[in-house]
Amino acid sequence: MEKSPIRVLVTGAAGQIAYSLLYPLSKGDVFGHDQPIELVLLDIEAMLTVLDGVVMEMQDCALPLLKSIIPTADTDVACKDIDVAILVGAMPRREGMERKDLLRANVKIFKAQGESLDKHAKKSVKVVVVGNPANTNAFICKKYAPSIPPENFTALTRLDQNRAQAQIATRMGLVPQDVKNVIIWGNHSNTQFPDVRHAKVAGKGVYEAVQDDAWLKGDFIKTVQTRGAAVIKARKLSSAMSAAKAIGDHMRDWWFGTKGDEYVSMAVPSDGSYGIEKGIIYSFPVQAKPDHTYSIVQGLQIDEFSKEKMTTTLTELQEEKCSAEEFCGY
Ligand SMILES: NC(=O)C1=CN([C@@H]2O[C@H](COP(=O)(O)OP(=O)(O)OC[C@H]3O[C@@H](n4cnc5c(N)ncnc54)[C@H](O)[C@@H]3O)[C@@H](O)[C@H]2O)C=CC1
Ligand SMILES: O=C([O-])CC(=O)C(=O)O
Repeated sequence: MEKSPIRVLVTGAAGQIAYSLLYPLSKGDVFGHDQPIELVLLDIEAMLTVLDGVVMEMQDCALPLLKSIIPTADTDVACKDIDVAILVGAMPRREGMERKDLLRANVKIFKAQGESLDKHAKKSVKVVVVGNPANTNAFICKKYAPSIPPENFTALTRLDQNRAQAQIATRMGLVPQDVKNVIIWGNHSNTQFPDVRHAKVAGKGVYEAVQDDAWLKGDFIKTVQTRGAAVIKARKLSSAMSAAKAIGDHMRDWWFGTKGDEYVSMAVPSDGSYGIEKGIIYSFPVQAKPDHTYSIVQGLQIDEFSKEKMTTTLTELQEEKCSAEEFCGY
C-alpha cells in the first residue's frame, strides 16, 4: 500500500538553493523512494512569475512521488498542515558582508514565519532554517512558535561538516565518507569551531592519521570557517549546490536516524549540554532515531583549546540573540 503523502514547505523557492534542492527532494532522495510528497513553495510576490517557471519545470520532471505543488506568496497558506519546513528564503550575503549584516534584514522574516507555523503547521513539524544568520533566525522562529516543541527547530551546519570532512579526506587522498564524527560547534559563521578531536579517518584518530597538528589547529579550521566567503568571492554568488546537498543530508538523517555510533552536526536548541546557554540554537554533535527524535551526544572530553573556541562562538550567538530580539521589538 502506498504511504500517505507528507507536506513539505520550501521557502525562497524561486532562489538558487531551492533550484538545486527541489529535484532531489521530490524524487525521493531525502524522505525515501517510497514516500509521496506534496510540495509547498513560498516566495515573495515579486518572484511569483519566476516561481511559475520553477513549477513548470517540476511538472516536466514527471516524478512519480510528487503528488502536488502549491506555489504561494502567502505565509499562512504555505504553513498549512505542513510536516516539514525548509526555510531557505532570505537575503543572501554579498561579497564583503558578514552574516551579522544580514540580521536586521532577515530576522523579521523568521518572526513572521514562526507566528504562521504556530497557527497553521502540524505540531510535529520539523523545521530546518537555512537563511542566514541561520542559528539566530531559527532561534527567533522557535520563539514565535511556542505551541511547537522547541526541539523541532534546527539550523543547518551540515554544509560546514561536509566541508570539514572533504578537507580532511582530500588531505589524506580518501573520500569524505571515510571521515566520521567531525563536529561543528556553535554558529554557522566564521566563529564556528570545526573539531576533529573525536573524529576518525579510515578507523584512526584524525590527529594520528594526519600527523600535522599545526594544520589541524590552524589552516584547516580557518578554511572551513571562511569557505562560504571564498565561494562568494569566486562565484559572486553564495554556495547553492553544496547547500542543497547539505539540506538533504540534514533532513534525511533527522528523518531516518543516524547510523550506529556515528553522529552528525545540527544546530539545535541547547539543553545546557557542554555548558552552552539553554535555548540558544548551537551546533552540536547529535544522533537521531528513526522516530525522528534526536539527542545531543554526551560525555565528549573537551580540552582547553576546544573550550576557548566553543566559548567564542557562543558569545557571538548571545550577541546575535540580543540584537535579534531588539530588531523584533522587545
Ligand atoms: N546555512 C547554510 O549553510 C547556508 C545558508 N545560505 C543562506 O540561504 C539563503 C538563501 O540563499 P540563496 O538561495 O542563494 O538566495 P537567493 O537570493 O537565490 O534566493 C532567496 C530567495 O528567497 C526569497 N525570499 C526573500 N524573502 C522571502 C520571504 N520573506 N519569504 C519567502 N521567500 C523569500 C527571495 O525572493 C529569493 O527568491 C541566504 O540567506 C544564504 O545566505 C546559503 C548557503 C549556505
Ligand atoms: O557564507 C555565506 O554567506 C553563505 C553560507 O552560509 C555558506 O556558504 O556557508
